[in-house]
Parts: sequence; structure tokens; C-alpha cells
Amino acid sequence: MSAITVRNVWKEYGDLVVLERLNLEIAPRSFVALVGPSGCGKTTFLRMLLSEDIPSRGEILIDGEPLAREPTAERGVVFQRYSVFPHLTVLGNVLLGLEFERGGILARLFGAAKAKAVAEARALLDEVGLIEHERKYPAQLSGGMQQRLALAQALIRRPKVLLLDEPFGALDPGIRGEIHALMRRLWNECEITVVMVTHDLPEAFGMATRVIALERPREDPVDGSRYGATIKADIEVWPRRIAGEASPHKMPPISSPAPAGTTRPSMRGSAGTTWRSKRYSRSTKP
Ligand SMILES: Nc1ncnc2c1ncn2[C@@H]1O[C@H](COP(=O)(O)OP(=O)(O)OP(=O)(O)O)[C@@H](O)[C@H]1O
Repeated sequence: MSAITVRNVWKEYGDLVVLERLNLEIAPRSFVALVGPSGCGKTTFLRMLLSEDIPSRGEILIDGEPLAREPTAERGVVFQRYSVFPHLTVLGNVLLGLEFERGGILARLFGAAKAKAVAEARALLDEVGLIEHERKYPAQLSGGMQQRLALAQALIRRPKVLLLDEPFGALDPGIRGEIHALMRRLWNECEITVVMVTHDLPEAFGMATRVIALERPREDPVDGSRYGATIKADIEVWPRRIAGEASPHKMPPISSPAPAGTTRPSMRGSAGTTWRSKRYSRSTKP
């Protein structure tokens, strides 16, 4: 759970101004959806939040502290595709996150540490409905299952901030409905602040606490790269959604339900789950 402060951030690549004058306060446990036309800098903004890129001007703080220069465990990320490693099994993909966290990039876990990590990873796989597929490789999973795996891989390191770059954009509508429900549940149960880029307005308004639209406020007819995008609209979704509290209204599914006759694995963990830490335990069952 974390507050994000963005102060007068600009991003330029050579002569191209992508973003300008971004000022933003994101409260802990918010779920912010970032929308805007293609090329307006949504992914660039996310990459700066991840420290994969740095602002040309201005600063970004998490809990009042400047961002670390490198991506760190406190910030998890899921992309539209290719977030998981194809040569590792489902369990291996989730375990990798823990190995990175506990032993550094070349580390392997052994003995009791390994057994503990496996138990933790399996509990999380149970949470996201993939425990029966733990030995499979990503290529053997559907798109929705791969994105559930990507979420598990991001969450195993217990990030404070979860960054999502069109994570559900490539999924069929029925599958999207399911993963939206999972994502809502994870946001409610884990103490995370979420920033999600999406092109899909119903998804933005159906999931987020706040929708922020980026757009270029001015266009130079001669030089299209002269002005960057900035915050054009900042909308608090109403009725208010508060993480960890029962929603005042039952949200309808954002996408259409699964076609009749199809079955999907349950999203709820079936076994007694040990994955949630104390920090993650303030949960409200939906
Ligand atoms: N490393 C880079 N070097 C130069 N230009 C870049 C770089 N990264 C992004 N850009 C440019 O920055 C602009 C914004 O790109 P970005 O991917 O952030 O947009 P976006 O809003 O996420 O687009 P989309 O919705 O299509 O994914 C684009 O014009 C892109 O070409």
C-alpha cells in the first residue's frame, strides 16, 4: 500500500515531448485507471513509475521517497503479453519472483527456504485458480490463465504498487469478465495501490476508484512533437469504491458472461491458503 506523488513531470525523447506538466497525488490503496489516445504516453508514464525510464524533469515519489533508480520488489508489473517466462512451469514462474527477492538475481533457494517458497507460491496459485496447472508451461495455458499467472508472479513479491499495462486487452470478453473479478478481489484483499493503463473505458470505470485521462492540450500544426500530453480529466468514480470494504453497490460484470456450455476453473482458492501475509490480511470477502 503506497501513496504516489508526481510533481511537474515531463518526458522528452530528443525533440519529441511525450508528457508535460504532470501533477498527481495518488492515495494509498487507490485503483487508478489511465486512459487516453494511442501514443499519448500512458506506457511511458508507467515505465517511469517502474524506474524503467526517468523523467526529463520533475520527480516521482512513493510514500514521500524518490523512486529507486532500478525496478524494485515494491513495484510489480503485468503487461498485455510476455510477462511470464515461457521456459519455466507455472510454479517455476511464481517461484522465480521469490528467488529474485530472497537471494538476488542469480540465487536459487534450497532446503527449508525452498520448501517455504514452494508452499507460498502454491498458495498463491490456488488463490488465482491455477493450482491444478502448476506443472504446465505458459504455452499450454489459455490467454486468461497466462494473465492470472502474470498477476501471481507480480504479487508473490508483495509489491506496494501494482502497475498494469493493458493486462486484459488481448483477452476474449468472457475471460476478461472473470479476470476483472479476480483483479477486484486481489485489490480488495491485498494492500496494494494499482495503476492500470487501458483503452477500454467500461473497464476503467468498472474497476477503478479514479480515472485519469491524458491528452495533448495543444497541437502545433507545423511541429506535432512540440507539445506533450498532460492530465485532461481526473474523475473519481462514483459511488466511491474503497479497497477492503464491501462495495455499496453490486458491480455488474464488465464483460459479457461466458458462453453457455463452457466451464472455467474457479477463481477462488479451494485449499486453506497461507499465502496472505499479515500486511495482506485485511480482507473483505466479496
Ligand atoms: N524509448 C523511446 N524513444 C523514443 N520515443 C519513444 C520511446 N518510448 C516511447 N516513445 C514515444 O513516446 C510516445 C508515447 O508512447 P507510449 O507507448 O507511452 O504511448 P501510449 O499512450 O502507451 O500508446 P498506446 O496506447 O498506443 O500503447 C510515442 O510517440 C512513442 O513513439
